[in-house]
Amino acid sequence: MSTLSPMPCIIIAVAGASASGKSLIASTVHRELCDELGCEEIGIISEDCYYKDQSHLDFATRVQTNYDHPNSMDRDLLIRHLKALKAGQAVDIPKYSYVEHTRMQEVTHFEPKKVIILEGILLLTDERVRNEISLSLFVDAPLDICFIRRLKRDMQERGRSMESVIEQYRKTVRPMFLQFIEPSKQYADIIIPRGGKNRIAINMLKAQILHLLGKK
Ligand SMILES: Nc1ncnc2c1ncn2[C@@H]1O[C@H](COP(=O)(O)OP(=O)(O)O)[C@@H](O)[C@H]1O
Ligand SMILES: Nc1ccn([C@@H]2O[C@H](COP(=O)(O)O)[C@@H](O)[C@H]2O)c(=O)n1
Repeated sequence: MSTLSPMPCIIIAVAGASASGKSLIASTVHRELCDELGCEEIGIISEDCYYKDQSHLDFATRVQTNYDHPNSMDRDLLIRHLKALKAGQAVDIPKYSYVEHTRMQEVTHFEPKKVIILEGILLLTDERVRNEISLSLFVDAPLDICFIRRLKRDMQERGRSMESVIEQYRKTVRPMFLQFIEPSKQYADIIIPRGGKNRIAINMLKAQILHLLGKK
């Protein structure tokens, strides 16, 4: 039997409010480290892929779900996948539809990597997720700016009306941010002010990742 140990896998969590700039930070670091590490050695996983499957519910019921509460996530699956990747095994990540409010039939096949950037609003609220992470960040943009960005994005990319974005924001997004997400900032190793274009923070993050890999 082979006793080869899996390659080291560093998991970086990028948390923060919806539309604070988490995806932008993750994609910028990913693109810029691709050159140094090789694109097959670094990947991004979105926590949103782990929203619970709701295909058994009718559309009207799915719309009413509180997507900003920790219980909306399939945590067991996320943790299983993180552990598998660390053990050197590939995983099939569900694809999620913000239009249908449920998982799609397709999955994304994801091979183990040296660096995985995990981005999502609720990551740091869960102790089991925190235990799998090597380094955690909290993107700290003002809530009014996040709301403006979300309104534009959800209307352009997620099939939402202005009224629905405003209602959801009042009913669940803002209250859940204050109850769960903001308090989880205490668990972050680094807090990034202003959002996705903070160049100094991006450079520091890249340097820290290379340091963790023993490259610099
Ligand atoms: N610092 C910034 N300045 C201007 N626009 C930004 C900034 N950070 C993010 N955005 C834009 O705001 C929107 C939401 O950002 P995104 O990174 O997708 O947020 P999140 O992943 O936190 O939900 C995107 O259109 C993104 O390009
Ligand atoms: N069916 C869904 C699922 C999630 N959301 C919202 O997405 C936000 C998290 O994604 P970000 O890219 O903005 O971090 C979260 O605030 C949910 O409200 C949704 O609207 N519909």
